[in-house]
Amino acid sequence: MAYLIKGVSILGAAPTDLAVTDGLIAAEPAKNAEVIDAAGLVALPGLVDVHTHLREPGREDAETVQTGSRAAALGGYTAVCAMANTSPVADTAGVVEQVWRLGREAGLVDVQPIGAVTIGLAGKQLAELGAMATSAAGVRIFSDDGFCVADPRLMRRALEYVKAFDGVIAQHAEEPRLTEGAQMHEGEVSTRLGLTGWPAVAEEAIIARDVLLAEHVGSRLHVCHVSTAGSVEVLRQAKARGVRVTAEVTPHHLLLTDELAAGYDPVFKVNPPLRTAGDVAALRQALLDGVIDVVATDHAPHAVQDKECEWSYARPGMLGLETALPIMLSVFGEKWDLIADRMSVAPARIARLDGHGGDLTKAGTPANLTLVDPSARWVVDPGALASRSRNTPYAGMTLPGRIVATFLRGEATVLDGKVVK
Ligand SMILES: NC(=O)N[C@@H](CC(=O)O)C(=O)O
Ligand SMILES: [Zn+2]
Repeated sequence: MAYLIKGVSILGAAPTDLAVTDGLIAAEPAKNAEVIDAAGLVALPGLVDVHTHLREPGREDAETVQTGSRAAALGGYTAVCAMANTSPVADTAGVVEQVWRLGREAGLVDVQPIGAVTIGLAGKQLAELGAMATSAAGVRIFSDDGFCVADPRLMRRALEYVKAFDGVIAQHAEEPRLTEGAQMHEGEVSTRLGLTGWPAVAEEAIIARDVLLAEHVGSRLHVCHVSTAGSVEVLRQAKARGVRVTAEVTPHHLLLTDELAAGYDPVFKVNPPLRTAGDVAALRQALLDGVIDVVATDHAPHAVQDKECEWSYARPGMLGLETALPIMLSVFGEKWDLIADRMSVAPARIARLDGHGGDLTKAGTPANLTLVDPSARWVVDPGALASRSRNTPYAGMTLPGRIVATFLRGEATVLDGKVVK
């Protein structure tokens, strides 16, 4: 297919025509190009998520690679990195290849599997990182996400191991001895509600340790879902020293606070927990400053019985793929350069996803892009989401920005706000 996207604003610049031919941005439109009227729309490089839970294999009742891919494409994504906490765990070449193949079959976004750091996420023994890296899936991000690699010797070994092939260890930073029984952020609100707290220092202590390990080894560390002002300060200092560390923040940690736990609605239960307004302000500033490199969704679908129950029994996690860009627009407004860098360019660089996060003004760039209508407003209806799960914290909220179309290597995956196949 060839397209001529007429009157589109690339990252907020003056309207222009954008030609897409044979999977690439072209200097001239092809003769048979299908014309898309894009007046009022903004083109962004296709979004890239370095932290997505697709739940397949094992919890296909919550999400599948297919349903998660649909949610991603509708959210403007062209690539997602699938977390390893599946069942079986993605800790072998066989499982990561399975996820990779399912992604190809769905064909809506590039699904890049993340491999586990330790066998079974148990934190005892390194998984075969090299075998996963050299598999067809070409794994480059390794994470025990859901759990922290708490053992410092194992963390050091993992950092050493992946250095050889420019891999990165993505750490879910949580000192488990400090979060036993935790139900929410430790602070005034947890005290009032009588819920056991997850103190900020449980995250900050691990990040401080890990930046020192990464500095010592000279390897790449990525910090998942940073949630506290103190973590930002640790990262700021590490980056100033030149440590090879990158960090992500989720849309929900940029918007929501621990006060939401007061209604005991488990839709607001997540790891790390929603923090205070002061933390939210520090995270926003860190994203603007570049101390936090990327926005990652931590899209965490859960089946109804795991979420619509009593708070302490509910699994932590929230949906994110279909609302991430609208939440960014509501928090920061139309800062298109910021959005493109933190949601596409930088994540593609961290995950080494060549062809994503490219310059749409250049002929020859792979045509991975999304078209957004920034003036549209829509009400989040959990039942209308493409995800198989319903656990969005934004139900009933009116959000700005509608994803109108998404293109993966020049083929439309979403048109008129609907999945094409
Ligand atoms: N974020 C969450 O609360 N849950 C994630 C795991 C994780 O990202 O830590 C999940 O897999 O459900
Ligand atoms: Zn996590």
